[in-house]
Amino acid sequence: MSSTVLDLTDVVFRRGGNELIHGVSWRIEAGEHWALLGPNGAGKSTLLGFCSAQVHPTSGTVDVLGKRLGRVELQELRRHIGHVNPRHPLQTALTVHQVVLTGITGTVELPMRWTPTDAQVRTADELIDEVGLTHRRDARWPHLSQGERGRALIARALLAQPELLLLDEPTTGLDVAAREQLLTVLDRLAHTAPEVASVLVTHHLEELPTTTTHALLLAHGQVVAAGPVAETVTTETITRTFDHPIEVDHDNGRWRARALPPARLHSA
Ligand SMILES: Nc1ncnc2c1ncn2[C@@H]1O[C@H](COP(=O)(O)OP(=O)(O)OP(=O)(O)O)[C@@H](O)[C@H]1O
Repeated sequence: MSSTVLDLTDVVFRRGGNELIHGVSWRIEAGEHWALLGPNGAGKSTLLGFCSAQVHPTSGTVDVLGKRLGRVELQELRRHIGHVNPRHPLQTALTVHQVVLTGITGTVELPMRWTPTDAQVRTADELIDEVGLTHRRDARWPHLSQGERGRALIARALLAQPELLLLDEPTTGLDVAAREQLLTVLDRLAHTAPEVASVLVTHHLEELPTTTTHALLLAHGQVVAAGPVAETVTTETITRTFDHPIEVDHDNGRWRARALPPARLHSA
């Protein structure tokens, strides 16, 4: 069986008379951890919409988990994709444990007349422990910090045993300690669930987990560079992607970006 998790070929996407994605090809294999980087408006969310089987391309093909979009039932496909969205639209004050359980039903709220099995309850608790939230298991959503919510949503996504995990700016709004805790959770996942592929969307190099294996840099709906992270994320490619001089450092598995005044880069 192929281990290709995602395969985009010559994807073009038009909306409202504009071409937003101009012929993107991208392939992700099982166990790879991709960073999707680019400035505001580059098309990252649009691209993530293909990965999560939410959006069809205008032309080109998208194969998710070996299934071609347009030829499969999307609901079924989405069951194998874990989507962590920090703007989780929860309306009721569910507990952490309940929110994690909605990973099984694929809903935001708990469906009426649905009862989890004992095994599902146990697995939810194991995942809550995995993301370091056991002491907050029964805390209600409105009482959680942003960082605790992020970690709960990762546990929620993992409960459905996804083959592809999508993380849409998961560290948005986190202070530096909460960000590091969340990155530690993601780094651990690479070891506890080595076959799961992931895509993490961010604007910030500092938010890349050390276990990131690949990167795709996107600007104006086009790929600037894509491939193994160490070769792809460089001062030159990041400068081109963000259209601004940015010096990139890589140290102990972590990345740092320093924006320079336009004249400095050339004289450095
Ligand atoms: N439904 C739509 N109709 C028309 N234009 C759209 C639509 N959705 C997004 N766009 C435009 O497409 C471009 C890409 O948007 P997208 O949200 O994918 O970028 P992004 O890289 O995720 O940006 P950000 O980092 O700001 O979230 C933007 O210029 C946006 O204004």
